[in-house]
Amino acid sequence: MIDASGPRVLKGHGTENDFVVLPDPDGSVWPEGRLDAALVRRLCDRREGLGADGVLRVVPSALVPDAPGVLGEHLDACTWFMDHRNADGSYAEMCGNGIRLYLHVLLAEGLLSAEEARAGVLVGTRGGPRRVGAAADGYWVDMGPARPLGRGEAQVEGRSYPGTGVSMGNPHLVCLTDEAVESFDLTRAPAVDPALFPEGVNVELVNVLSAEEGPAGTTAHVRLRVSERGVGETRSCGTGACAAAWAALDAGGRHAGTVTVDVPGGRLSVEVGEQTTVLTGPAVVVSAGSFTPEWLG
Ligand SMILES: N[C@H](CCC[C@H](N)C(=O)O)C(=O)O
Repeated sequence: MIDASGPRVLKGHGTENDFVVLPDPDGSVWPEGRLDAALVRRLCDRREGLGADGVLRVVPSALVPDAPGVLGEHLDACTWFMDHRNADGSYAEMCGNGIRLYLHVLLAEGLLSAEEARAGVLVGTRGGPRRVGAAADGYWVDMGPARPLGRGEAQVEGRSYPGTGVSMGNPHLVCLTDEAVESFDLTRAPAVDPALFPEGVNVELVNVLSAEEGPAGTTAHVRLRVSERGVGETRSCGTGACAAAWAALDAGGRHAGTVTVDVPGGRLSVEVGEQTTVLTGPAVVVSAGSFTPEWLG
């Protein structure tokens, strides 16, 4: 039998935005410095490693050196911290698909009760605290308010597409276009003026399929593809779905509504309100096991 005596590891996704999940409930498994950028890149490599768009370490906020700075007065209320890394090893402030998977793993690993999940729990992120809970068909995340960042543009295949900068804790450039999003070649990341986004940016190309007033208020339906900062094209982006939903409503002079967001990896729902934005969608664990010392070293 293979020696798989290494640390526990899970693989999962939210609408096919996939992550390696590393439980570290007492901070002893991945001490500071062990999960460096090189190891994150190896883990996320779809040939050499497990393959993923990113890594989520499950660790108490009290054991994360930068948690006090990003959580402030909420530090004690955030028992757990989502230590998220992009596939290139960089840090991101927030991850909407990832935090649903994170809650799913807390539940599955017995680190959270079903009652707590139903009520919703505050999870620490580098974009601040986020409340996450179990929904009837997946998980909901209070993503906080979308914050406009001004106008910009993305160069895709040598052509310029105007967009709206939107922050969901992490930066997005949302380009609404009538060109079918399936027609774009996103093999290379769209070029964006670094002066506008000095920390880099996630770029969404979005078709607005419908936006209308109804008895229950505004509803809209959009389809998007996304090229993520620190990753490249992914099958889905939760923060990107929220940014796209906000921008699609804003384009029609609206600032609240229920938006269905179709991504290549599935479907998300975004409730845009005046005060905040709520993302709802699935999460699944594909596999759970342990590292082999021969791979991990
Ligand atoms: N996939 C994530 C976004 C990761 C964002 C990261 N690529 C960055 O902002 O650098 C999501 O579901 O929100």
